[in-house]
Amino acid sequence: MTELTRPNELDDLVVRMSGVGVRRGQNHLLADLDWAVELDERWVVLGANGAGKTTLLRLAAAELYPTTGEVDLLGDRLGKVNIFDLRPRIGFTSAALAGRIPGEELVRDVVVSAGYAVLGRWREVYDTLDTERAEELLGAMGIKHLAERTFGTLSEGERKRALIARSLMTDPEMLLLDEPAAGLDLGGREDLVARLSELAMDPDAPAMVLVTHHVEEIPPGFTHALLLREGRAVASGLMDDVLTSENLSATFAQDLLLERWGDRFVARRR
Ligand SMILES: Nc1ncnc2c1ncn2[C@@H]1O[C@H](COP(=O)(O)OP(=O)(O)OP(=O)(O)O)[C@@H](O)[C@H]1O
Repeated sequence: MTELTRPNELDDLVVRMSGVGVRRGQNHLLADLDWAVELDERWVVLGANGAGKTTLLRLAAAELYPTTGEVDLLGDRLGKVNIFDLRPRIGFTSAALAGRIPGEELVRDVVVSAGYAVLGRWREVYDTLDTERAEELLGAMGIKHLAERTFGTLSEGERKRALIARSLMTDPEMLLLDEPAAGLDLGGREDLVARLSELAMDPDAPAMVLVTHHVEEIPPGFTHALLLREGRAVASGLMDDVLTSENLSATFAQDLLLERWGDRFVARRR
């Protein structure tokens, strides 16, 4: 490829953080963080409780500003761009969002209302195309048959899948998933991991960042890992380089053995 035809690397960056810190009082939630996510990458962010994972994801979701450093999202600098223009381009699921959805909301409306950035079907009239897209996304997550049910009647695993469908509704350029498998039983976890793996391997899917505590929850197809400890990066880069027993031990402050089983990972204390 010649110099003239080589694409500008920055065009492919969906997240770029440089020298980022987030401080609350004396607490450094994140410190000295440099991180970049490209369009075709699927990242997992691993760390112990309190390591700063959710804080990192909220920065990437334009829900939080850094105390120090710079955050560029989808080519725009946080602090200089209207976050309300930015947010529809970013899909975000978290337990906090699930808690804000009224239990009586129909599942189809939970998904379709994302396009209107509202929770609560009654506030808008949706067109047929949107409804069809919502059903297609519910189908892709294996819960199309639940479209007419109310959100409050779903199991934990079904809710997680409905929320992922919702986060894809606006056709985002980046998908952020905060502990999507938390609280699921073994079958539910395996089912979700398989769905996320399918999504990760779809070349048309958005860039993805998945936060988790457990290597067992890393879906095949994820390409990169960022390991966080006490707000700082222990290691960051390609999954095969970063995900080692040594790095995992440093991340969780104990002697851990990491093993690869086919396209999955397991870890235990030595
Ligand atoms: N507003 C705040 N003021 C002070 N400390 C805070 C504030 N918000 C978060 N923290 C602390 O910052 C640290 C990082 O929090 P964060 O939620 O990002 O961690 P996490 O890695 O997502 O944790 P978990 O895995 O338990 O969800 C925690 O120790 C938390 O108590």
